[in-house]
Parts: sequence; C-alpha cells; structure tokens
Amino acid sequence: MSRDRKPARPQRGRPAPRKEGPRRPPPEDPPRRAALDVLRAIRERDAYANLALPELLRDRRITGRDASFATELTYGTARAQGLLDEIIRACLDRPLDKVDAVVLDALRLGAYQLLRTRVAQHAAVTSTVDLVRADAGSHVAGFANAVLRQVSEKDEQAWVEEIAPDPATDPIGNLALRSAHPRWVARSFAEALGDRGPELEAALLADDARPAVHLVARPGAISAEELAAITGGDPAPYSPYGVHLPPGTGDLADSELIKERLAAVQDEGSQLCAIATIAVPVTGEDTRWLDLCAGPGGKAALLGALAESAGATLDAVEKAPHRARMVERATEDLPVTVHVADGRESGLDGVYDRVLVDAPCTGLGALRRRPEARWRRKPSDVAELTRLQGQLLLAALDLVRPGGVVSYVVCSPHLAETEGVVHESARRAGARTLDAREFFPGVPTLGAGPYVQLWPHRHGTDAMFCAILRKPADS
Ligand SMILES: C[S@@+](CC[C@H](N)C(=O)[O-])C[C@H]1O[C@@H](n2cnc3c(N)ncnc32)[C@H](O)[C@@H]1O
Repeated sequence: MSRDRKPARPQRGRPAPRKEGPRRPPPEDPPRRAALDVLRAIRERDAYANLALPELLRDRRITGRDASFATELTYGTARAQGLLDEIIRACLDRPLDKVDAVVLDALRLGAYQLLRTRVAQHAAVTSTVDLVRADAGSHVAGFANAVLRQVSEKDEQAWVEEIAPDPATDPIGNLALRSAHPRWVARSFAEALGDRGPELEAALLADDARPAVHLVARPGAISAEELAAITGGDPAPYSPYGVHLPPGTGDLADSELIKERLAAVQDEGSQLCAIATIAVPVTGEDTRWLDLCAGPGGKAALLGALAESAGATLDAVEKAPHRARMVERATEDLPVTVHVADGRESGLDGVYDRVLVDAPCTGLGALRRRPEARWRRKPSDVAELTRLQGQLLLAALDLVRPGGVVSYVVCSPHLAETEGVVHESARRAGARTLDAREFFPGVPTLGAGPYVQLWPHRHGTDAMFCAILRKPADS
C-alpha cells in the first residue's frame, strides 16, 4: 500500500525544480494525489466529493485499500475543513487567507492525517510536502514542512482545548469547533433541538458517521420482508416498506432489484414523509395526488406505487427538465404524469386531494451524505430558500381542494426553513396545522409537535422535517 511508502527523493545530479512554476511528476502516491485533486475540485469548481472521487478513482484505476484510503482522506478532510483551518491558522505567522489556496488544500490534507488518522507522522508530513513541492514549487515546501511539524506537536484533543471557545460562556461555539461545523449550522441545530449540551453534540457528531443504506420496497411489487431476505438486510424499524442494508454493502446501481424497480435506495426518513402524506384522512374524493417538487423522483415513485393500489393518480411537477426525466424513469409503469413546470405557476387546477411539497432546501439535514456541504452552505442561502419554500407552499395550498391536505417537507432542521415557512404560509392561506406526529406511528421522540423533525442521532434517518396542513373545507 502506498500509504507508508517512502516518498521519492530528488536524485543526485537532477536539476532542482524551477521556482517559477509548479511541476507535476507522475503520481507517486495515488491515494493522496487523488484526495488532493478532489479537494481542489471541491474548492475550485464546487465539485461534490461523493461524485468527483468515485469518477477519479475509476479513471485512475485506483482500487482496493488505496481507494478506501483515498476516500477516507478526501471525505475526512472535507468534513473537518473548518477545524483544520483553525489549527493551521494557529501555526502561522501570517493570516490564513494569505496562504496560497493550492498549498492550503495540501496543508489540510496533511493536518487531517496527523490529527485524525493512524498514518505515521513522518509519512503524513513528507507525503504532504512532496505534494506541495509538485504543485506549488520547492520554495513553499519548507513552509509546508514547518507548519505541519507544528501541527504534529499536539493531538486533536490538545489543539481543541487550546483554540476552542470556552464551553462555559460559548457552548455552541465550543461544540461547533469540536465537531468541525460552522457556528451558524451548530446554532441552527441547537435552536431546533432546544439543547446546547449532550444532545447537540450527538446531533453534530452524527454528521460524521457513515449512513446505513436504506432501501424502499415498491409497494404492491415486493414486501420489505422479502426484500430484506434477498438482500441480507433488516426490515426498517418504522417504514413498512423500508429495509436497512448491512454496513459495507457496495454500489447497488447494477442490482437487478433496482433495475427492475422492485426496490430503490431511499432514506427511511423520506419514506416516512411520503407515507405520512397519504395517511392523513380526507373526506370525500381521494384520487388526485400531486408532488410539486418531484425530482429526482424518490418520493414520486413511492407515492405513485401507493396511488396505484389506492386507485389514485399522481401528478409530478419538476422545474428542471433533466430532473423531470429522472422522475419519468423512476415512475415508469405507474399512474404518474410528469410536468416540467415551476411549481409556483404550474398551470394545474386546484383540484388535488393531497399535495406534497418536498421543497428545495439547505440540506442541513443530510450533511452526513455530503462531506463538503457544511462548509459550502452559507447563512445567506437560508433567506433565498425560505422565500422560494414559502411561495411553493402557498402554491400547494392553492392547488389543494377545500378539505384536502398538504404536507410540507424539507431535509433541514433550520427553524427558518421549517416552522418559519409553515407559520407564515398557514397564516396567509388560512390553513390549519395538524399534528403530524399521528402520521408517523411508532416513531419515538418526536417532541411536542405539531411538526415532526427526524434526526440521524435519534432515528437513524436524515433530519427530515414534515408539517401537515389542511385547507379549510369552506375556503
Ligand atoms: C428536495 S428536491 C425533491 C426531492 C424529491 N421529492 C425526491 O424525493 O426525490 C427539490 C426539487 O425541487 C425542484 N425545484 C426547485 N425549484 C422548483 C420550483 N420552483 N418548482 C418545482 N420544482 C422545483 C428541484 O429541481 C429539486 O428537484
């Protein structure tokens, strides 16, 4: 394995690397090179680690233990970025933003190995210095070496003790740094949980755990028990259609079960929100259902299969044409009609018995799936998204018939995106908020209601939020 391989040294007589420009020798250390290239792609072109890394590993034919090591380095460094930056900052005699971005990527990678892996110190330092030399030139190799030597003088715990805010006066700031989250994200979790202590810590730490893969068994085609038996998984604790796969289950894209649409990969929290949408009683007709933000089609496929057995039909609206095509593929053979349209002005009539608004959101509830997302999202995203979420929810309340129900779902616990949007839209439309907890039977620790907020550390699901609204019958 190349992890502990001694790095190549310049040969005697070989000309020293020129100072004026970076040179890139053939990769000597494929896993670290792959990790560094993906970290750079994340920074320079907003790449997603979970898409960019597998592609790069495939292209460079990096497999086995090297691929696992590259994955650990890339995901771990991307997640811990803010904490690593604070530690690197403490080792500098200049502001962090004066460090060349290419060098900083490598310093983060080196610091991650020193603080959060079992890679030997000398291997972590020399391999990083080699990468810096190759990418930024020899003149900065000494600087990188000096910074990493300083980082290596303490372990993570000691660094955190030294640089974290005092937990007595700033518990959120302390936990944010400890758990490598931006302060505003930690604060939003604290506000949603009503906790600044152990539960907040558990919620933040859950973002670093690898989520189990959940499958949904297509209703009417296969039962969860059958799917569990075939896959070696376990029936999910709460969703009657869910299966939890054993840890380490590989890529399922080529599995016959998925290709034949008997099953799909879907977080149990998403399943529960779709199921709740149709569990609420409505009086009278119950045959016209609408999914107003349907792409890529996970919930539309589950609702479509449930619609088929209930004798209902589903209209699925999606603004982005390529995502609408994904909905079409996911719902083939189901009573689903896909519309490429803006949900705020879809042109559809207000006749629906049930509407799901699974609105675009910050995704703060699924940070465990996107290593870089916690650092990419900005507080300013929230204001923009809440405006759109409110408009979509009002449109849904317009499209639902009197007496019908709307469920509003986001994958975020941020109160502005959850309760804030629901309060304001319900008030403006004169809609009644129902106790959503009733429609999540058997799910524990749902708090005081009337909304449902799921959490990875409590429920093993993404942090999905669900509110259920009823349009007054006389409106
Ligand atoms: C959270 S995702 C929905 C996930 C989907 N329900 C599922 O379970 O697979 C939100 C979707 O809304 C779409 N979207 C964004 N703005 C929209 C709008 N104004 N009208 C309709 N869809 C919109 C996005 O393209 C995205 O596909």
